[in-house]
Amino acid sequence: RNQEDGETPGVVEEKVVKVNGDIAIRRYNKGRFLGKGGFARCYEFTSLDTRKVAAAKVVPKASLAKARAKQKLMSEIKIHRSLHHPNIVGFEHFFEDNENVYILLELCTNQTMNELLRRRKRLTELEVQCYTMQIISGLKYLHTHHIIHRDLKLGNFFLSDKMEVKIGDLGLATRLEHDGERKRTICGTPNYIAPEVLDGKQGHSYEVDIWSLGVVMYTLLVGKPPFETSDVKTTYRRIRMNAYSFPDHVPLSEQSKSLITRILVTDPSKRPSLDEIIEHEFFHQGNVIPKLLPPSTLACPPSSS
Ligand SMILES: COc1cc(C(=O)NC2CCN(C)CC2)ccc1Nc1cc2c(cn1)c(C)nn2-c1cc(Cl)cc(-c2ccccc2C(N)=O)c1
Repeated sequence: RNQEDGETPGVVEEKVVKVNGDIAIRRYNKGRFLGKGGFARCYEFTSLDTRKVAAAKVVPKASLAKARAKQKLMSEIKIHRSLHHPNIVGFEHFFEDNENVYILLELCTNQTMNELLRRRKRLTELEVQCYTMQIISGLKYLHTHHIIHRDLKLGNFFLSDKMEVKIGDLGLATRLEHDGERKRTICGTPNYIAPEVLDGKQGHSYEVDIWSLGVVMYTLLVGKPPFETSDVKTTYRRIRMNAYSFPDHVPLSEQSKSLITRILVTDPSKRPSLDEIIEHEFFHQGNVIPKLLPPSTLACPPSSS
């Protein structure tokens, strides 16, 4: 039992029924443990036929006993497999065996932005401009396809080997069937959850992703989330009260504080659209915004030259 989370390594077999009725077997080597979420775990899977490596989310069927859990997983798969965008994690395919459901996704070898911030403590404004532009591009694609992500956070932004940002984990995503539809289920991650989701009265829509984007920008620039406290109840109260501030010891431009203040407003109808965010002066401070950052910035700030 030499894997970090006590799972044994091994080969996973996928039975494929071909059009002529023959059964083919695809084999994968279950490799390195990448992380976990709930009952599911994520591993590097290498296809023994094609040698292609993927990030495989392995969901134990035991955790899918309740109809609700099965519906949620099928909804995540149905939504994710329909998406094709450079800033959304690619969906390869899914299959099941007796024990698990396996979802094979695009492997992003530079981990998540959680690990990035843990290593760097805080990012420069240039880096936040670059990463936020990519996240907004992926988010525009989701919203244009009537999908709300509902769980945007650093742990769900994956960095490819080329340092592109890929939005992942569509586990809480939902598709709006008609314009004006409001969702009511309370969901999200405490630090990033929008006030209207906590309030629950008017329902919520695309604006919850705009709120989370503001929380992400603040967290990258300051080094910790704006409403974070030692317990969730207090965090929720601070979110509802809009109680956050910019610490004096972090030198932030007026443009960055102005944009975050514009986004983190309690009334969802008062938040800027994605197009209005891109037009904000934070992205037009005179410097060229690079399309991609060099991998060296995983460890240290980009050279000011
Ligand atoms: C080589 O590539 C990677 C290395 C590492 C790495 O070295 N992590 C170490 C951090 C320190 N600890 C001590 C040991 C592990 C992390 C992510 C990688 N890449 C990667 C991960 C990916 C994806 C693409 N690429 C995609 C797509 N999903 N996940 C992913 C990641 C995590 Cl942490 C959890 C979940 C996850 C598991 C269950 C339920 C839901 C989820 C969910 N968030 O979707 C999914």
